[in-house]
This record gives sequence, structure tokens and C-alpha cells, in this order.
Amino acid sequence: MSKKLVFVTGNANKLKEVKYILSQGGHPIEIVNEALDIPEIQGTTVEVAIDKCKRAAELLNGPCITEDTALGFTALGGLPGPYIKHFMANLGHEGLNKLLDGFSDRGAEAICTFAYSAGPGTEPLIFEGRTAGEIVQSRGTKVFGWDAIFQPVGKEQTYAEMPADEKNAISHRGKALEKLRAFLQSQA
Ligand SMILES: O=c1nc[nH]c2c1ncn2[C@H]1C[C@H](O)[C@@H](COP(=O)(O)OP(=O)(O)OP(=O)(O)O)O1
Ligand SMILES: [Mg+2]
Repeated sequence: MSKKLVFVTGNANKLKEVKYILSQGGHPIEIVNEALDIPEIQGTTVEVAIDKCKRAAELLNGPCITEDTALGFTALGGLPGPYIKHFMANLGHEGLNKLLDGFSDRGAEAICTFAYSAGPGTEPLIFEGRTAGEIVQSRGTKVFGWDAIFQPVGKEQTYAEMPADEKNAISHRGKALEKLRAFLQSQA
């Protein structure tokens, strides 16, 4: 049995990973994309994710999922966190590395927060995945965001150097999607 789920995102790379991960396994979940650009508030990763999902469900007037990705630097108390998109756009891989040059700790955490809304007027549910790593000089393809400067703990490769299956198996997004999948299956 296949289920259809609307994923509201304007990010083609996210969409590709989510579609692929949810197509795997015994109970594939089919994703339909709505490429709406939803305004994002300031706040914690969970606050940002909940607000984004509520707005998306209202716009669509139906159930949907949204996802917010954060990258927090340990030395900076978890910043840029949910604001990583703007830091990445303005500073690039090199600038993000330079931010940490005054610190001995180059640790970082990738956080993926999926939100599921059953429809307008309902409170979204949250499914979170986290992967610890460190910020390194850019290595690998520069296709997806900060993949080339994030090296997970215990790995020799950055996300960008890994085959897709290897990234998905340990990634912030893969972990969050395992939780979302378990929830969706429990609803079946
Ligand atoms: O696995 C990832 N590996 C590397 N970079 C990543 C990843 N996942 C998101 N990213 C980037 C995209 C964006 O620069 C920022 C998150 O911002 P975020 O608002 O969640 O994404 P977005 O605005 O591109 O798409 P959306 O329409 O779903 O909000 O980190
Ligand atoms: Mg966004």
C-alpha cells in the first residue's frame, strides 16, 4: 500500500533526499511536492518548524509536512542554527569556516526538524533528527548547501563526499524521517 503525502519545500535537494528515503523499505510513502515559499519566523528550531508547517497547512487547506534544517556551531552556542541558510548564502563555505577560526572547537550539529500537520487548525507534530560533526575545509561536490564542510563524527568524509546511501544512513534527515515513517505507519 502506498500513501501520498504533500511535502511543502522550495528546496530541490531536500525533496530528492526525502523522496528517495521514503520510497525505500517495505512500506513506501509517496511524496507530492508543493514548492511554496513559506515565511520563516525567528526562534528555536522547533518553534520555526511548527510555525512553518501551520502556515503551509493553511495555504494548502489540507494536511502536509514541512522540514527545517539547522546547523549549529558548538563554539557559537548553537548559532547560526535555523538561520544557517542566510549565513551560507552570505558567507559561503570559506566564510563559515572563518567564523570558527578563533576557537579550538570546530564541532557542529546538523538538526532536521520535520513537522506534520493533519490540516489547518491542528497542532503540528515534530520529528527531529540530529547528527554531530565538525566544520572542515570544503571537500566534495558543492551541490547541496553546506554538505561539503560538514564531516560527521567518526567519518573520514564530508556529507558531500559520501555516496547518497551513506549520508542518508547517518544524516540528520535520515534519522528524522525514520521517526516520521514510524508515525505514519502507526496511523495506517
Ligand atoms: O542536508 C543538508 N546538507 C547541506 N545543506 C543543507 C541540508 N539541508 C538543508 N541544507 C541547507 C539549505 C538551506 O540553505 C539551509 C536550511 O534552510 P531551510 O529553510 O531549512 O531550507 P530551504 O529554505 O532551502 O527550503 P524550505 O523551502 O524547505 O524551507 O540549509
Ligand atoms: Mg526555508
